[in-house]
Amino acid sequence: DSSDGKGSEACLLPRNIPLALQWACDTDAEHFYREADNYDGPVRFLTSRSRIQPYSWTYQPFCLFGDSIGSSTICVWTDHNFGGGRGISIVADVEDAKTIGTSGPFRNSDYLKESNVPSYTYPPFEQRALPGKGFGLIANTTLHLGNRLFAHTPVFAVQDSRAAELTENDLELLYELGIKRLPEKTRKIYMDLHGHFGGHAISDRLVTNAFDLNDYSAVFPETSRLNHDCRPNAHYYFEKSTFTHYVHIIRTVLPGEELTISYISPYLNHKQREIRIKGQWGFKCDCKLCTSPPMFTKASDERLALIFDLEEELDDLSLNRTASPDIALQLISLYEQERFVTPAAEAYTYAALEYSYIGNKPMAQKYAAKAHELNLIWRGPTNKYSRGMRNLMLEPENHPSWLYSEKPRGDITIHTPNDEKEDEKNEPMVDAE
Ligand SMILES: C[S@@+](CC[C@H](N)C(=O)[O-])C[C@H]1O[C@@H](n2cnc3c(N)ncnc32)[C@H](O)[C@@H]1O
Repeated sequence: DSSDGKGSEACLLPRNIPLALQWACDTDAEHFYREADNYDGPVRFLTSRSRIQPYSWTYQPFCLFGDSIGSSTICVWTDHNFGGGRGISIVADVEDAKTIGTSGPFRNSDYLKESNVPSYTYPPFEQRALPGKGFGLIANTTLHLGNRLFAHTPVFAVQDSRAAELTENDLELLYELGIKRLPEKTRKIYMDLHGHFGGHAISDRLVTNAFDLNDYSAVFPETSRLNHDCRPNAHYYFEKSTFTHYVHIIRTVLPGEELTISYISPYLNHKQREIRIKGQWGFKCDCKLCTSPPMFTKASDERLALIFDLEEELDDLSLNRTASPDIALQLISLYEQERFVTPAAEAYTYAALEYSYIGNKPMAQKYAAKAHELNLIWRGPTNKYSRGMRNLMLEPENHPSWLYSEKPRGDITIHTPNDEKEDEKNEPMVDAE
């Protein structure tokens, strides 16, 4: 156990230790720190190997300390082997780095078999400059519901709650080292990304391109090239076990069409969408839904309000509930009118549950199958709600919702899609193992 003294001590670490524990000599970080001469905060290096094991980080972490080592310490963690060798830098506290660094995708490269694929010889899209939007991806062939566009790991991630405790100067110092330590090719991929707001180049790319992953802002450079549409033709989900964004086509796309994802919740009305897009992303949404004549945006807003009311009615599992399968069928129709393709998994889930509550097996199975099919590209196959609908489809009688209307209330728990939205807000980015 060496002291937690100056960075030069890191160069004394034995170089013949197993690769997984070998850190590059940290002179770059030390040099970097000295260069940042306007920085006068408490900076030290974590040189104690025993504190870091068994992480597989490529470099010794560079940390800014609070009063004591532990909760108020935030560091840059870089792994060059991650993601099929393209690497990742993470700005996070020691506790989270331990959870992440010892999770499957960081420990075992088999976890990443499916990540960073497909690497196309002839991609089904081209990157083109689009007036007023920077670049975007344009389909060059016909694509269909369920086609996988790509699956990639992030190259940079920042723990938001910790970042919020730092000054801008401190954060920029950590960001600069994080990007500097990435493999050269990956650094270039990051720096080539679009910056919308100007100012510090790395921070600008982060705010312009990061996806929200439960207390992390993470940059997935491929997904980031997709521009926004409120009713998009592609959708991504994040899979914790592989640390990967999976992006699928959600409706037929013809050659020449721009590939898009939605940056916001599909349930927001016209005004809410305008505020959210402008406030968070800095541009005015010009998608077909937002620019249609007022009578159409008004009709859409009314449908969205009705969807909200019907879901509330369907969520009510009390003895005097008023919901029925008919209400769920009305919900499906509203989702269709709103061009909610994959979110329709929610409406099908409600219908499957309603039929299951009254013991109608064929109809429960029919809608559970529809929900399951869409869930595979909406939430991903391992999501617990996707698995729930699969179970209802295969064995309705064993699902907690089966014949619920004949059971005394309060003795079982049924998860409806709205529980899921709450759950997701509280889920950590990786499961502790
Ligand atoms: C994640 S990036 C998308 C890819 C980016 N256009 C590029 O060149 O790499 C987000 C930025 O793209 C632009 N953008 C995305 N969707 C847009 C849209 N619907 N209308 C105008 N600009 C858009 C905005 O500048 C936004 O800050």
